Amino acid sequence: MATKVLDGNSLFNFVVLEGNGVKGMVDLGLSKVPEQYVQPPQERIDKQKAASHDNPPIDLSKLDGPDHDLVVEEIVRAAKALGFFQVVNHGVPLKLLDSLKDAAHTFFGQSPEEKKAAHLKGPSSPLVKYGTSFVPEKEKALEWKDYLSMTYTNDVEALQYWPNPCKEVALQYLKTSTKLVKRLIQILITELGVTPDESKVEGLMGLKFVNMNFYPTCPSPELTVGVGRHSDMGTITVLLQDGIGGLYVKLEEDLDGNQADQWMEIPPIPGALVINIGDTLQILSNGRYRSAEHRVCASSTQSRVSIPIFTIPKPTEKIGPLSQLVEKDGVAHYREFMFQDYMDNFFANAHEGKKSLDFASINSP
Ligand SMILES: O=C(O)CCC(=O)C(=O)O
Ligand SMILES: [Fe+2]
Repeated sequence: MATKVLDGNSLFNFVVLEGNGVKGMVDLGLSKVPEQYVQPPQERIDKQKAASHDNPPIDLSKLDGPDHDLVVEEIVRAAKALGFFQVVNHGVPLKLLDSLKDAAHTFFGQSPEEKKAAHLKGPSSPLVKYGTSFVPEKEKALEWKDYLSMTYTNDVEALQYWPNPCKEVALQYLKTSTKLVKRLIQILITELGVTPDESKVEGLMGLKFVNMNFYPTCPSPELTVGVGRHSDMGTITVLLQDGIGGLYVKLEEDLDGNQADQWMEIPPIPGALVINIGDTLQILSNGRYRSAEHRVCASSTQSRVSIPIFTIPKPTEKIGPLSQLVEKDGVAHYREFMFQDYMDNFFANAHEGKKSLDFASINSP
């Protein structure tokens, strides 16, 4: 039935333009993945080939004790090697993590009309976006994901314009994680041998979004992607995933610096948050830190939710490699640009691994 109602353009209209999302399509009853969602073989996720990322989560409470230096070392090592790590004792209350996952299920469980009503609310610029896939108009195959994106301006507007089922918990999540994000940025800059000045750190944390991702059950997840290969554009992403699994990160080099190209699953750890280095930190560090290429596979049995907070620079912030590092390296691997331009380019293209960085890369001979 679903395939009869939804073929060709009518599927795109129903899912994307009319705002029913992947969830609306799955709710019609779907036994087969529609062809618009079938990825080319090289983009499909082979779970059997992925390794598991068994590194224990980093205990951030130890930053305040005798093991401070060891913990800093662990953070820096992870930011250089994989660009991904998990943290516990992060300062975000554990009960809040459960409430956030519940709120995401409540939001996406609403009728399409209710979800659409959340869209584009705000005083002047839109603070809330409800959508599906990433840039559907540009994608060869669509992503098996619906999302809600909430931009933070201030508390009053968040409580006024963010959707009811999520606004309070999302705001608390944002507030309780800000200290964590700031501390990580300060550590990562300091470890580059540069004293982080307050205005620089504030500039790198100028804008924040809380997103809620919903990956409905998929009849054949091995043919689709929940999110295609990409790195996040900002400074740091804090990500809450539920217990279902399906988040994969690419390890580009092994410990000996050889090309590895191995995908690793980031296993769900109850109470932990995933930290993900964005393109901005790779650029700022002149390539010392690595933004993580990652992707998501949906599940055939359960809907998955994840709740990232993207901390990105102020749109007017000038971003480029830190001058002290360029001096030391004798070469800048990235040019300087205004972050708004990086963001516009990021959202103008479908996910394609770390291609987003080409916008800033200087290809030295
Ligand atoms: O769902 C996830 O675990 C990751 C989502 C993600 O990569 C993103 O929203 O940028
Ligand atoms: Fe991401």
